[in-house]
Amino acid sequence: MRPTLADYKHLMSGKVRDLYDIDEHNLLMVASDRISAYDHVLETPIPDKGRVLTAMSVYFFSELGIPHHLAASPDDDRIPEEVLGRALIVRKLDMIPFECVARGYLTGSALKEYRETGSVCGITLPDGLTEASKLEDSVFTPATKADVGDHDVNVPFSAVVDRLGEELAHKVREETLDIYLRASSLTEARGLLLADTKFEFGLDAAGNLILADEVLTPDSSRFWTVGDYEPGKPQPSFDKQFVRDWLTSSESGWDRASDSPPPPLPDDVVDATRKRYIEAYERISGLQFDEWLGESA
Ligand SMILES: Nc1ncnc(-c2cnn(Cc3cccc(F)c3)c2)c1Cl
Repeated sequence: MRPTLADYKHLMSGKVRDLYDIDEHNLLMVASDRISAYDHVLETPIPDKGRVLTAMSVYFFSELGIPHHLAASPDDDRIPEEVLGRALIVRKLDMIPFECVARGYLTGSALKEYRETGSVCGITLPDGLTEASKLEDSVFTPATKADVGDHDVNVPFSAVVDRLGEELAHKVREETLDIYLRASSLTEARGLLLADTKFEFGLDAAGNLILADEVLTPDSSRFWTVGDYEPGKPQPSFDKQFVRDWLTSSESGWDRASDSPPPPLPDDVVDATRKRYIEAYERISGLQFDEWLGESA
């Protein structure tokens, strides 16, 4: 008989995820079907999004072959039925207080900073780069975690050194870039460009660096389609573009510049987005999503 979520103490909520306390050494990390766009968490869920992104993290944790925080099988008896397939038991770590971002392409906050300063996180980049330019060498662009609703703040590597010390700061940067390079060559071979990704690390009781949180999901990464890649303009998001296009179309009646919440999504946009998440998982992992745990929505 599985426990229910009510048996666990709720610790915190992210925009689309929740964290519960299981016992002295373990947490339950739950991914919801919520989706965010334009800094709003939409009222319309994407069925199976939580299960697909959980399956993606599990795939990469097993594929990358580096120490990670999964503490039990995804079907462990301690996982409540209602979240089976979209929840993982992870061991409690002393989390490193930085978003460890690796970028192979210039976009988002890094592009904004580059246009203002010619650099990102104190790293001077070549002149003449533009939206979605491929970077000659991928870069580590750490950020301090923002409160819910705020954007992360990019910081120079020296801030990581000041907080973690030289040795650990260098190890975090090295691990971040190594995982990014290995993951991006894996995904590119399957037709998807990993433009950038965000990792979180923690330390275990012995002081070992452990890969934590979610890894290489469309919520922690930007995925573009290799065939459509064309620098000089914003690239379509592999998973969120249908949602973004509809929300900014006249059909939605929504004004992005206003503070009003986005309207509910039409069924066809929800279904097309669900299919994109499943496609991303199946193309990257080579596995069938209908063989993943839990009940399809
Ligand atoms: N293994 C760990 N040990 C200690 N803390 C964490 C931890 C804390 N915060 N987060 C981010 C987050 C993940 C999901 C749902 C949220 F609400 C927030 C992760 C982890 Cl993963």
